Amino acid sequence: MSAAIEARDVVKRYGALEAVAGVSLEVPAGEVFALLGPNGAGKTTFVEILEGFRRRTAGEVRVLGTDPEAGGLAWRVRVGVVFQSAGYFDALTPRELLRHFAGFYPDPLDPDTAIAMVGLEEKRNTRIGKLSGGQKRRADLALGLIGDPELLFLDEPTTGLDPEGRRQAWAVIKEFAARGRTVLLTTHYLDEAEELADRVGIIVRGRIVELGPPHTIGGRERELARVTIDPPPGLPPPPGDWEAHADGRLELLTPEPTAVVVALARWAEAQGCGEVPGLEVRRPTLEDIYLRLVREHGGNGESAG
Ligand SMILES: Nc1ncnc2c1ncn2[C@@H]1O[C@H](COP(=O)(O)OP(=O)(O)OP(=O)(O)O)[C@@H](O)[C@H]1O
Repeated sequence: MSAAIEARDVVKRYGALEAVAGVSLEVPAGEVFALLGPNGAGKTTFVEILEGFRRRTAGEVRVLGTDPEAGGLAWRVRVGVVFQSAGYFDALTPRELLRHFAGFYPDPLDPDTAIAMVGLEEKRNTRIGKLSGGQKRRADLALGLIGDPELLFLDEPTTGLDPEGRRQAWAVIKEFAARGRTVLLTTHYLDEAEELADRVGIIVRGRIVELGPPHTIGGRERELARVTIDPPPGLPPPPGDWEAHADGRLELLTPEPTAVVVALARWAEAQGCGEVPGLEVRRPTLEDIYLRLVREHGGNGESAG
């Protein structure tokens, strides 16, 4: 089957500002893809081009095999969208809203099922205008799912949700993906990208500067691991090239943390100290890699002007 999303050399200019500066991307059906990038990098613009809500200046796009600019109703019902901030239909209740929208789709979810999926049962008969920000966000997610789409676009789906709400939204997205559906999401939460995405793309100044699975992106898996310990009281430092920090902790950078930990365990046993106090092994996080890449590409803000 062809890719769910195919974009080639997509450009979007707003006057002199090139918000999307030649993005090519292929997302196969069944993949969860996360777009990361600083504020103003062009994520929403690019996603709205894929959704058919903005016209591109140049480039080729196919979403579920159709150019979104020409996508009719038969195409639109196959695509679900959760906007960055919906803020509409305040006078309706979630149940009324979902019932209303369910009517547009050939094979929708049951509105009460969608409400339960996002954990909004208690508020299903409360006007949306009276919901909290996080509850509205849950209603937005339910609205994106109501048509049981093949492809779901999520623009910052969990912004404003409490930790429990985020976990619940993640579970809903995972469950959706587990049925072989495709997801493209934007997020500022690196843990969210790591938790959900098969691949992430980092977009800076309108360009994708790095693309790959979250655990290998930017050479992450090849970067040195950091082993830290509290020096066991009354003992000499363990063998190895440990560096002492001001707070007394010892740190070692290594490409082979397993070997370091094994040597440390042998040493501790020989010294009769048992557990090594405060032992931690830390790999660079996705956030470390992301921040480095954004810095390298000079992207602490706006797209190329
Ligand atoms: N309708 C518009 N007219 C003019 N400029 C726009 C328009 N929409 C977006 N821009 C500009 O295009 C650039 C990219 O904006 P976009 O909303 O796509 O970024 P983003 O990556 O989604 O940012 P954020 O993380 O803050 O949501 C920004 O510089 C923004 O000011």
